[in-house]
Amino acid sequence: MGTKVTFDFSKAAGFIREHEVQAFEGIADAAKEVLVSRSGLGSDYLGWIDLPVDYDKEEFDRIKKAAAKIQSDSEVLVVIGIGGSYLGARAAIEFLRHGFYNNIKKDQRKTPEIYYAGNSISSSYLQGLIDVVGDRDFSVNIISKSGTTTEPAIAFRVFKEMLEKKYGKAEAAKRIYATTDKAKGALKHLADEEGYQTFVVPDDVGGRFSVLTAVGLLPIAASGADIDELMKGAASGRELALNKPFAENDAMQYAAVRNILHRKGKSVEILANYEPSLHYVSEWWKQLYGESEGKDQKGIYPASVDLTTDLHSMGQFIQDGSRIMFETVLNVEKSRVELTIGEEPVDLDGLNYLAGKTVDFVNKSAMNGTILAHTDGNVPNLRVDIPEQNEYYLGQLFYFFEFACGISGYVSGVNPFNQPGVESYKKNMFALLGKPGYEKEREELLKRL
Ligand SMILES: O=P(O)(O)OC[C@H]1O[C@H](O)[C@H](O)[C@@H](O)[C@@H]1O
Repeated sequence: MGTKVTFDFSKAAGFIREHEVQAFEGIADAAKEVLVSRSGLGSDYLGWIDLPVDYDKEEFDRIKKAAAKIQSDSEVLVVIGIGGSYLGARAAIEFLRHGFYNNIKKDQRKTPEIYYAGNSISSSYLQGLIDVVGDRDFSVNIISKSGTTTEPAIAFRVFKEMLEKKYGKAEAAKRIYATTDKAKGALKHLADEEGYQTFVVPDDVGGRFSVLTAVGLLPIAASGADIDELMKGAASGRELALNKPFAENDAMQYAAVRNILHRKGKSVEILANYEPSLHYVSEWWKQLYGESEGKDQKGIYPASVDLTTDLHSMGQFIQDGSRIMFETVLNVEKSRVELTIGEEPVDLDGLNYLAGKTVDFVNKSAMNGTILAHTDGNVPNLRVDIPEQNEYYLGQLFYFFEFACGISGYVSGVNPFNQPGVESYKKNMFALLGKPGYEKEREELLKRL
């Protein structure tokens, strides 16, 4: 087992020659220089670079206190947010906590059930969650950097009303935690007006880079995970990313290799995991890379699969369909649990040859076999090795991907820190909803529907 998150592209040797990576050193170093000297596009949003060592300690303490209060007075925590105000917390909680976190008995878990809202506009989802909360004690963490995003704003109206009906306005206000801009936006104004405890999304940290701010930290702490260790891990990831030379710099090597493959015509990157608890790490990663690189008609399309599950569905395409992709496998080296396969007196299912072996041995064999099969099917396979599923390595992993993303975005000549493309659907939605100020657009759109 390794002692850090490590990038390994040795199995892609048939697709990338050693000198190609060496040749990329200058390009990657130049991109790093632009990033760390804060001289490139989007440099107002680089607060995440130093976040693991330079964060608001007083607020960090308040986060822990708020988490403890939620744990003591709530059976359920509803976390409301979308995109960067949602995926990091969920990725961390699922990665770190019990696989059936919400279903295990409260006396074993000692922390609230956690559900997510405001990540769609589905009325059945909202009603379903209202039913699940039922008449139990609950709290709400509303998270929105802008404070104006439609999905979380609607969900918040619903759960705010539910809280106020149950507890009265004053007590409800003590159960609402608002994570938003320090000064502006509708949510900040509402929070000040109603007296909610607030936490800050720093101006210079964009949503998809915000998991190590209160955005991620409050729900993660409420789940019982250790946020000190998470920050320590991220700080170690930062050290490695900032100080290791290119040849030993995992994040820079990953950025380089994916760009080399892109330039050879691989326009899709599939992030694959072999642990269901990593599903939301992939969702977080897709937003990180998709919003950062997919612009100006450029970028690698970030996709993901959960394996071995999807080997029985998407596996066909990866092995044998259009050769447009490479694959990056998230490999958890040491499984959290060892389960041994038993021996049957009569070997009807033919599995006795595995008796005494662990389920994880079978999983790793599936992984190693698949890496080679996909490689033989002309899908370059890269690997990110994660020693164990704990807070420290997750912090490192977050930083690894964030740093590589900044480098990679600059290498491909885009501003990795804006997302102008997401406004188009919003404009149309507001026009169709009849939002004041959108009258002309509304007329035009109605003609087209
Ligand atoms: O935190 P918020 O301002 O509510 O934004 C939530 C998300 O929605 C936006 O539309 C952006 O595309 C995302 O980058 C952002 O993370």
